[in-house]
Amino acid sequence: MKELSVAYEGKTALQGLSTSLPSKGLTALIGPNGSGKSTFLKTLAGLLPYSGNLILQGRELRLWRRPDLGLKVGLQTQQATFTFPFSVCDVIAMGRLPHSRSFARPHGDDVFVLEAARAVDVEDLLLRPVTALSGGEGQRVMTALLLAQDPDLFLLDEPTSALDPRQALAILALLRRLAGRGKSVIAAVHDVNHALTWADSVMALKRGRLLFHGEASAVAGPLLEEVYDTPFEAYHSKGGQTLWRASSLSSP
Ligand SMILES: Nc1ncnc2c1ncn2[C@@H]1O[C@H](COP(=O)(O)OP(=O)(O)OP(=O)(O)O)[C@@H](O)[C@H]1O
Repeated sequence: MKELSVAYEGKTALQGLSTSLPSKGLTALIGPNGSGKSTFLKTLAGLLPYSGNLILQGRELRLWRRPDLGLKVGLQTQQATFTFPFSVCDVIAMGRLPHSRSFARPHGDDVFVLEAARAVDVEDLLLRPVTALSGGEGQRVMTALLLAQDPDLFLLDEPTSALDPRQALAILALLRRLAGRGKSVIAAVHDVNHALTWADSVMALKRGRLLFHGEASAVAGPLLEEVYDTPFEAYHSKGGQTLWRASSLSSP
């Protein structure tokens, strides 16, 4: 991407982003509230008009036909809000729509749906209406929909925000496996230690600008302090890995 900028009704949300995203691997997208993470992911998914250049697989993103883009890029948005009581099975199967020429579900798609449901631990919920799920269950169903879509570029906006610690780690491990299978995965996360532990690279946004894009191993306290405008202190995991926590500007 080169000089990528996005504005909402004239108000800039992303400004002059220039970088290259890897064709495979897990990238964590970090930044304070309002820094532009969701805007960036929606733009990559082709949902927002932009200025500058955004090249996907050799072609400017705005020139892609939507049905073709659906095979290449998938987005899990920040909130799973279900209005209609479709079954979990039917919602996950919606991920297969870009692969189909009609609304009829091809027979072989059941395998994708079942595998996706198993991968996020919702196979026991397949017949449940999505309007009758907990927040974390609903979030995992939306991850399953993305898995069923099976795009080249997976975009996930805070996919673990509603999950308990065990489920969150399971989803992070799943994203790593996708990256290991040659997919490009970009996930916005607020837990910087999740970013540093699980991702290959980190992109940090601040006020709509790209502050950093590099290897996760290069991220340390001073950068985090610059990104979040708050002090960070280091601590160590049992395995000896350096982790970071925001330390209060004033003690409790
Ligand atoms: N639909 C919209 N219309 C107008 N302004 C918007 C819209 N969506 C987002 N914004 C603004 O664009 C900026 C970036 O918002 P965005 O949602 O991308 O941030 P974010 O980094 O994802 O934040 P968070 O961590 O809180 O989810 C913010 O100033 C926000 O108020």
